[in-house]
Amino acid sequence: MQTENTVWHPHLVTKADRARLKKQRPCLLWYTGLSGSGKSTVANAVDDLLFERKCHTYLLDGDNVRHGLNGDLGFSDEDRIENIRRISQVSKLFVDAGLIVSTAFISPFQSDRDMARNLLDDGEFIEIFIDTPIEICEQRDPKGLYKKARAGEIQDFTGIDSGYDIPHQPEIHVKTAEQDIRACAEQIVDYLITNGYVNQ
Ligand SMILES: Nc1ncnc2c1ncn2[C@@H]1O[C@H](COP(=O)(O)OS(=O)(=O)O)[C@@H](OP(=O)(O)O)[C@H]1O
Ligand SMILES: Nc1ncnc2c1ncn2[C@@H]1O[C@H](COP(=O)(O)OP(=O)(O)O)[C@@H](O)[C@H]1O
Repeated sequence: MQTENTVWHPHLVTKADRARLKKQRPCLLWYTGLSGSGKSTVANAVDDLLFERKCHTYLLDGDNVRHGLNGDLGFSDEDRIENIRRISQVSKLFVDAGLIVSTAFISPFQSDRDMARNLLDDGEFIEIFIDTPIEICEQRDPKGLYKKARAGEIQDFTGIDSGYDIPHQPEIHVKTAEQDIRACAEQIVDYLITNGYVNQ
């Protein structure tokens, strides 16, 4: 989508300039997984480890963004697509600002995750599959939402009566049922160090 009669204005200070100043390689850590899989928990733990390493980061989290920017959207397929479209565009701006950005949204459709990937330059989009069996998510049920969905009090609930596409080829595959929160976070930070996004 492009608005008529507007012209893109090039900036004097570029993304590369901002990255050099911050001594890091800007990127987007795109967490995806079921409700209760551990997206927010792991993303927060990674953000904390990166902050300790003096990285410049920003975390966009599902529930929080739905309180503000996307407060007008629900959970139909169309609204989820629009949710991810807006988040992708906002994330692109934050990456352009030189930050290591994390997004923690269910983002159930592969086509939308691919759309977000294609907005960014090569190597900037890191898809992180928070892979937790639905039985475990349901046992955890940190917000009591599975209980409500099973009771028919919430419609279109991901994994119950709304779909989730398993990521095809995520850069990072995290199994939260097999390792603790700290180990999950370290797995991701190790990837960022090994691949030159942050310094050793
Ligand atoms: N119907 C239904 N399905 C799934 N999730 C629901 C629903 N209703 C409310 N919630 C709460 O909203 C959070 C998911 O929002 P997202 O923006 O991440 O969803 S999506 O990416 O647009 O699919 C999700 O947060 P997380 O549990 O952190 O994933 C829930 O707390
Ligand atoms: N290894 C783990 N990684 C992430 N979360 C875990 C792990 N083990 C247990 N949990 C718990 O699972 C729940 C995940 O909730 P949350 O992070 O809100 O998930 P999501 O953001 O995907 O909905 C939290 O209560 C967290 O403490």
